[in-house]
Amino acid sequence: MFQTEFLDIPALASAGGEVRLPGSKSISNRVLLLAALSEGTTQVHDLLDSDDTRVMLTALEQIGCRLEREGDSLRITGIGGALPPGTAAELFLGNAGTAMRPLTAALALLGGEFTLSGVPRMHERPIGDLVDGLRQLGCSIDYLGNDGYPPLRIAPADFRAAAVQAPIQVRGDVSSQFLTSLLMALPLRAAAQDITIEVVGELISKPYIHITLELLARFGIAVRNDNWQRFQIPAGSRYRSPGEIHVEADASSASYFIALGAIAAGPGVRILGVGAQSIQGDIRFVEAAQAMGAEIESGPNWLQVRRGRWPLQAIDLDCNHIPDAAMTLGVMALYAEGTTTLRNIASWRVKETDRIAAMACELRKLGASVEEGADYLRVTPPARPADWRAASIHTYDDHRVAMCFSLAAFNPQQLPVRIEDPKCVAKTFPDYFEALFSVCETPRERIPVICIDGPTASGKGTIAAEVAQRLGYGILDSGALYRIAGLAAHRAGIAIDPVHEEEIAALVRTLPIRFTATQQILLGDEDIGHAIRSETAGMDASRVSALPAVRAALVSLQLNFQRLPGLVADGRDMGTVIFPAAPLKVYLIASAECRAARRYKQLISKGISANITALRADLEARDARDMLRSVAPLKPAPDALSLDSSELSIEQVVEQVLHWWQQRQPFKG
Ligand SMILES: Nc1ncnc2c1ncn2[C@@H]1O[C@H](COP(=O)(O)OP(=O)(O)O)[C@@H](O)[C@H]1O
Ligand SMILES: Nc1ccn([C@H]2C[C@H](O)[C@@H](COP(=O)(O)OP(=O)(O)O)O2)c(=O)n1
Repeated sequence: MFQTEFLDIPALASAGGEVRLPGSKSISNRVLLLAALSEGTTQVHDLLDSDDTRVMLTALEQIGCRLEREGDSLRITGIGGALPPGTAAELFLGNAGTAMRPLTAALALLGGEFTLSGVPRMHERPIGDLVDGLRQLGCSIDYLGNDGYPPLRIAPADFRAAAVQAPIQVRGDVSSQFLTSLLMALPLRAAAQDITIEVVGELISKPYIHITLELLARFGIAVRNDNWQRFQIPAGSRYRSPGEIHVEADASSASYFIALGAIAAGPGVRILGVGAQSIQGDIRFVEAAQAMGAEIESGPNWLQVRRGRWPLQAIDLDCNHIPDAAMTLGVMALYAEGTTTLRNIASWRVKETDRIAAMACELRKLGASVEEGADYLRVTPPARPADWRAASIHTYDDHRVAMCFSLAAFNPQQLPVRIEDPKCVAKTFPDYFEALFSVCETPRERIPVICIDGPTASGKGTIAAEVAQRLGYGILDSGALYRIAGLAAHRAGIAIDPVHEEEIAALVRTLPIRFTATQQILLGDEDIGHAIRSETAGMDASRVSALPAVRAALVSLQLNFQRLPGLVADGRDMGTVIFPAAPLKVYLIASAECRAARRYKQLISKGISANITALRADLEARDARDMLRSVAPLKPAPDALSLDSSELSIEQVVEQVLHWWQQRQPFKG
């Protein structure tokens, strides 16, 4: 997951390959609650691991469920329809509507003392209609902040006063989660009599109710659905664990990759984990994407999407059936001929953020003309490629805003897109950007590289690592490659001498070098990070690096590090030879005295003994060799910016490099 302040996505060109989607959030949290209410143990496979499922799991543990991880699956032992006596808990539910609403209903019916709270935005998301529905039954629920909104206090109910025979009424036009919550919790009161729920007003998001009914059936509760207006839970209903259950991949998450397939040139995208027979309503996004021009084939558990009509075709669509996935249509509209209208989306206003306002604001930043109404959005794309703007997309702590705007990186003007707070995707799809980059391609020259060259111990490695971390970029420690080459020659008993140049180069070409995601350096299965860090290894590296054939043998390996979303490369010739077109080249220096002192401290702190005078003599000798060699000598590239770090702290150097980097970016806020 990208934990950076922002993520700059370079202009993307094409897409191809396979993605496996994470489990559906809606199904995951419903399954967890139903398993929690059931008797016995349920083994849940393919559960989504995200912020919203994590808060649900913590809450379920707090009310007495037992959770055990078993490989990739989770075993959850439920409470069998009744809380352990005296249960009381303070539950924090983040911004998870799929936890707050159903838990409110279930806990209010179960008895026990609870407070339910969340992040500030959760306290702005309405829950009054659900509370009103539950109060008709005699439930005791108080508002701890504003009336109609969390946080809530729940106390044991007094069911004697309740008229369970009368239908329970609930509004259906604000959030379908209110009805879902009642449907999942009311079997707790249906032991002796039928319970009827009546929907007041038009029922929005019916597909989500469909998921609820399907899953209730899997847990032994057969609800009678009378034309989506009345629902009857039959007397004698009891939650029965199905024993084992698989969570489908998230159909709303599929929308980004369906859109990707429709927008990007290339062989197309295969999406695994969800298919035409999905129980999730958002699967009907497929039809909307087809109407805009996507070519889609599907099977029971997969979708294959290719670009068809291009540019896409604008549509005018009632999106009541695909409320979450429809946001993706707003970004697809940027690539359509004509004006796209998304209607019947009033529920967007009470989601993670006011999504109508958010989409309108961010689409405008990209150059689109947008009209927003109480329950609709009308998007006209930029008239000409030159009208596109490089935008910094604000994401409002809303995972879907972050994910759908990543697709703006296919703009015809080849502008990068900045996604602020990319970690907000953790709500449903923590590795979304990794998945996106794994199927996207772009010409190498569009992938940014920051080069940091300079003499030994000037701080290149330290600064490169920190800058890479702040930007979410990959890292190339090119010195490590020469260190490995020197070590390998040494181990093979080959003297590091020009007469053995070809032999060493041949050896280097066969070396199984790998850098892991956690910056481990592997030679085959051996972690050689420590072995190559000695000063002798540094000197061997300097010698071996003067051999042109060895340098040539390492070029393609280094070029392969230039991957999405970007790279920070540290070495001697990053800016002069390997990445001459890099948009930022820093030549980092420090006085010999300062560098010797830094290296001394560094070695001592690692428990390696050192002598400062000898170190200084060695590093000056190494500088001289690196600068005077005939091939790729150490020198600043003509367009490099020099930075003397002798008197600067690490943070000051990092800030300077990031400042230069920002100056080169085209983003407007
Ligand atoms: N201002 C500074 N900039 C970079 N590194 C510094 C600075 N001050 C002290 N150091 C320290 O200098 C040491 C050498 O840095 P390193 O990144 O290994 O250099 P290089 O990769 O250029 O050989 C590290 O221990 C680092 O923490
Ligand atoms: N791009 C590079 C990187 C390193 N080298 C050579 C020259 C250096 O003395 C050695 C070791 O490099 P490394 O960056 O690991 O060394 P320091 O950490 O700066 O001491 O490799 C090179 O020739 N070209």
